[in-house]
Amino acid sequence: MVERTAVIAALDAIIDPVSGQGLVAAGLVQGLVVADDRAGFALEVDRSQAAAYAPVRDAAEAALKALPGMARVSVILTAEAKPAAAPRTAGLSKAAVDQGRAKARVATDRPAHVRRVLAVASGKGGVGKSTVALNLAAALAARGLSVGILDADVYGPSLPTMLGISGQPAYEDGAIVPHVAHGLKAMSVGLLTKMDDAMIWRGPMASQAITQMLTQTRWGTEEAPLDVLVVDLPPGTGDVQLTLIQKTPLDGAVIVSTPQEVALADARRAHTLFQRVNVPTLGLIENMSGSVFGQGGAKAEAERLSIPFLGDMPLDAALREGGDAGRPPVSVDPLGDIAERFAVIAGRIVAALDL
Ligand SMILES: Nc1ncnc2c1ncn2[C@@H]1O[C@H](COP(=O)(O)OP(=O)(O)OP(=O)(O)O)[C@@H](O)[C@H]1O
Repeated sequence: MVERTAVIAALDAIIDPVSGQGLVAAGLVQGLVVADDRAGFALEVDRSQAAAYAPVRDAAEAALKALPGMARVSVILTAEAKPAAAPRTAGLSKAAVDQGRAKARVATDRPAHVRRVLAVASGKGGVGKSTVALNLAAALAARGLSVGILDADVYGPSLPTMLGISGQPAYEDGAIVPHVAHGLKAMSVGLLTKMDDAMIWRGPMASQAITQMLTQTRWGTEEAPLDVLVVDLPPGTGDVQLTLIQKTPLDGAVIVSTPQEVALADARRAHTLFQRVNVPTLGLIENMSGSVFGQGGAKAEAERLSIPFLGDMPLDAALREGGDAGRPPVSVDPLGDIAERFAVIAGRIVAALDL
């Protein structure tokens, strides 16, 4: 059991190179969570200084790991835009000073230059939501669309493994430059923190990290906007998911379920959640169809809920192996059965989102 006070003291012993104060005193430590043998927080710095703070982040992580009883530490370096401090001036009028001051960013969760945002959700974990999200993104890209994928699954970010990407993304002109793999622009909370750190995010911190990845990543430009951003949501229908979908400007959602009765009950809850926030559920996808879980359950459920049934995906070793190896089957075997099934689903999504 690690004491919160010990964590704060350790962080305050690290000096912020800019203000010369301890990290806590300098106001850089946000959303600190201390739970049993784990701790995590976001180190919130000005965008232009994100790179310079990487060593500070490492020092903070090392200091917390050195505390007795600490097993896991997770520090995310964020780059919140802050209005520049008023420059020291001699004799300039306030109006003149204000002229030279950076304008505060207007807070919006809508990512710039992104035409549509599509959520992929599941009522419970382990149904293959991330696998479906990635291969669906690849199928949309195969239609000539420019596609991004945001792994918002803070509890188990799997996109880096499934796409074979690693390493913190670069910052350029105050924006996060997404990795590009298999033709997809990709961003994952797993790239901002150490992969093997347990995710201990709680509601506000999780949604803050996701909002930043959503709005501060350069998904598209004015000349070349992103057609669709696929957001792989954390599994479940709890508070974290609700906060997220309330804060994220979603144009539609698809729900992934296995054919099993319990999984379908969870899918129903996911649909209800989207209804509550007026996000259209574009349909249900049955994954691991024909497996021990049965077949056809999702189609019947979609009819009951009066939402479209988008298609089914069999239990297929290529999907699992491709995921483990960073080679999504839709990209590496574009003529195969899996790619064909995802192409049909992608076609339905394109129509529903008017892409
Ligand atoms: N149709 C399929 N056939 C074979 N394996 C699959 C299929 N769909 C998913 N898998 C495998 O099942 C495991 C869980 O899949 P995935 O990580 O996509 O699920 P998830 O619902 O996103 O999980 P979590 O909720 O934990 O994030 C992975 O090993 C994946 O490769």
